[in-house]
Amino acid sequence: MPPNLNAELLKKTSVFGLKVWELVAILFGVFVLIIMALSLCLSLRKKSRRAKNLLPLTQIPKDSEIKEIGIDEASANNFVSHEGIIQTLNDKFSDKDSEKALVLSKNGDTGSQSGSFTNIEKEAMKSQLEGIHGKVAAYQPSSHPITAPSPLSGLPEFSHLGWGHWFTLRDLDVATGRFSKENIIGEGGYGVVYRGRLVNGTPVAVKKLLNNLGQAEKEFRVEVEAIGHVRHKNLVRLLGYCIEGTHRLLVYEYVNNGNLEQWLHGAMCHHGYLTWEARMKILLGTAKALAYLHEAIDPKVVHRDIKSSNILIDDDFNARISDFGLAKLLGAGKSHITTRVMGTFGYVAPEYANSGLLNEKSDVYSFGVVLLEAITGRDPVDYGRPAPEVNLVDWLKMMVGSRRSEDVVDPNIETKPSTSALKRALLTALRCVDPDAEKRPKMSQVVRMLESEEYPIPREDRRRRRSQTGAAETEPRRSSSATDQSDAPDLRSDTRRNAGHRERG
Ligand SMILES: Nc1ncnc2c1ncn2[C@@H]1O[C@H](COP(=O)(O)OP(=O)(O)OP(=O)(O)O)[C@@H](O)[C@H]1O
Repeated sequence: MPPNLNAELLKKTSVFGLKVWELVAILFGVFVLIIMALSLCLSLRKKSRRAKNLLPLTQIPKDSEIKEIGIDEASANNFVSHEGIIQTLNDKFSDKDSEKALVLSKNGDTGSQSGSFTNIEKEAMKSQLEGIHGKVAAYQPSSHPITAPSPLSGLPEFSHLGWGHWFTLRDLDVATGRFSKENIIGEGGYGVVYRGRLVNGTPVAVKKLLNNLGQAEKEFRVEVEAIGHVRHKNLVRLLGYCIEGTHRLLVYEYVNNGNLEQWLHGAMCHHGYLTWEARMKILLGTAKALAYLHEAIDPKVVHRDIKSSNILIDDDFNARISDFGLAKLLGAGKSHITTRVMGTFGYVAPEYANSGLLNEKSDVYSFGVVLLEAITGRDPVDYGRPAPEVNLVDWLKMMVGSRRSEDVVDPNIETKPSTSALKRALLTALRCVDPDAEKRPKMSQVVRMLESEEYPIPREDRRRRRSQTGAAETEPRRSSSATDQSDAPDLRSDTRRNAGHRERG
């Protein structure tokens, strides 16, 4: 270094008395810092733009109605009379059958099993309840990509969401014959559903959401988030979606045998009436799917619109729950959310209708109403009937309370259910429509109640009685009612064998 430069660098400046070389070093340091900060900003901006391009759903506004609240804010209505009615049902059947009434525990449990799932049970349930394509994916978009399922093979583009297919409007235009009127299956509050066929031959139902002031966006987002990743044989599978301009469409597998509402009260009645066994098979499938949504995945999914028209039926009379447009996700540790009351008149749980308090017990209530609908063949609310019969739940309670339970069975069912099968279904339904949400059973308990072959006498108890008093004492009692001989075991085998068999109307 030349000596004069050295001398220049050692000179003092007027800036805080710093020497020239010190000032130069500081300025250089500041310059380097500014460059680093700028490049960091640029790379962050690029990343966020890329993310937006990949996940169009992020552009959809979040649902702002949801507000978390603690469990203690839930109002607890205690209707003693409801317990009384259940007791009457127990008493009545035990009088008649001279059988020990099954006493359900407070939370609806039928036996020694605990009310909620242990982790091991959850795991077992996950594998048991896995749907036809086998893989359960909890709601974790990127970490659980689902391998290409058969209905989507042969189609050009997979969605960036880690599941399903991202269709273009043109794909769906072709699939539905330009959304022709002949292909309209039905119209709901939020859109029109068309029958269609994809280029690979897969039959589909395409729901074209109405563009009604953002509700379509919400519906769309919720359906995609709520059921895009879940698989269960009793849930309608969402195969993909289409986002183009203002258009929002959902593509489902096509379920070809109408819905429960049509079979009970509407268009499918001309095919005949569902047998008791078919009804119970459909309700059991529905209960299993709800147990899965409520108890096997996280966040749990509250459907919010369980009703007979949302229970589709396939060729083998399996239930397939559809229409998740109103569903809400409930993360672990959240007991309730408050939200605007949505749902369908006659099916909405009282606490939810009154205060907007929502958790999975609201679905349990709606399920109870559907179960009553299937038992009685009546609409949940029917203004065509005399005043005391307009509301199905109230009428049912009145009938059970006055010991006329057998008279509630749908007259269109030719082969009446056995006394114990009827009691099992009625007790389960009454537990589900308990006005106190806390007392309603979990859906896994409902599954056990409906499935129980030991009802109303647990096997253990029967064995004990036999060994104490001899078989002769119990056998005549079991055969005291002709129908009792074909009790619960037959319910299951009949279900498998005859669920599809319909009685002539
Ligand atoms: N995946 C599907 N396969 C076959 N039919 C379907 C499918 N999804 C819906 N449908 C039928 O399309 C019709 C409209 O269904 P959608 O769920 O839109 O309305 P809804 O349940 O009748 O009324 P809302 O949504 O207003 O409560 C119903 O008859 C339903 O059974």
